[in-house]
Amino acid sequence: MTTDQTVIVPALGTLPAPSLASTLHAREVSAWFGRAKVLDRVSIEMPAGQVTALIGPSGCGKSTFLRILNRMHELVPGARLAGQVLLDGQDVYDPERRLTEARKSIGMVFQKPNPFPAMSIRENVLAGLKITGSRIGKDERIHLVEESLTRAGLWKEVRDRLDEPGSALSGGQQQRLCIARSLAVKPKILLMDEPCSALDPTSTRVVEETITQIAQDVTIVIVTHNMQQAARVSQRCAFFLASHGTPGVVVEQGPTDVMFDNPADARTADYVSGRFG
Ligand SMILES: Nc1ncnc2c1ncn2[C@@H]1O[C@H](COP(=O)(O)OP(=O)(O)OP(=O)(O)O)[C@@H](O)[C@H]1O
Repeated sequence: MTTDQTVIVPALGTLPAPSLASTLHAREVSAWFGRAKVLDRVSIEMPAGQVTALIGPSGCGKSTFLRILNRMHELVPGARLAGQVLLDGQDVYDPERRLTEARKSIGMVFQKPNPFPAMSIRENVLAGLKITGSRIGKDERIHLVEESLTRAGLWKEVRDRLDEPGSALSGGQQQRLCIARSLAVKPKILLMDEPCSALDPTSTRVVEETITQIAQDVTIVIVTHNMQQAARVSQRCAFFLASHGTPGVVVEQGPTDVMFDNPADARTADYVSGRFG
């Protein structure tokens, strides 16, 4: 896990909100595992076409919050939640909406690259279509593979080896393959849970460039322990904290440059400058 918390790079300017991207809004979200409450009334607006970084010390509920956004939390036995998650104003947890609909609209990239090892690069990119039940023709598939790999910044490196197994790629390439796999189902939102923590600095930079590129038409929410990374890739930040066995809360949120250069709360200042956490 990256612990470098020296802030030297200013946040990128706010990107314009493009038409394809969507806004995600968490309202008063609380979460429990069994009887243990781990999040308390977290409200965060994640604007269209921007990168929102979730930061905070280990165990304060960032990953749990992220998994609530695409309905993965409910898969854990004994897990509960309260509050609302709105995708462009529509409740993601509306009983009328199918679970696959939420998963299709809200993709996820995990800490450790997880391509399907027995599948080729091409099959990996298309794998999400099967899971979401989407059917497309051969020409569309060819186009989608190229488009998704291009958006993930991987096309030039793999265009001549699409039939090789995904596991033959480097760690950084595998993570970009996973990003391509998520993009192939045309999500409105992409959730990323420490997507670079298993990567070397060079691969990390390439994935960060990819994040900046795709954020122009996909809204991104990223959990990161790397404060430099939060400053480099995000336009907004939310700082989570759980003190002395209490559930995680959001102490402060706002534009990344304000959170890093002029935070309102002393605890935010201490965390982003590496004085604790
Ligand atoms: N499946 C689970 N069952 C029970 N408790 C869990 C489970 N997953 C997480 N927790 C607990 O919920 C709290 C929040 O965990 P979570 O992983 O969301 O925090 P985090 O901020 O993402 O931590 P890290 O930065 O270390 O990944 C912790 O106290 C953790 O022990």
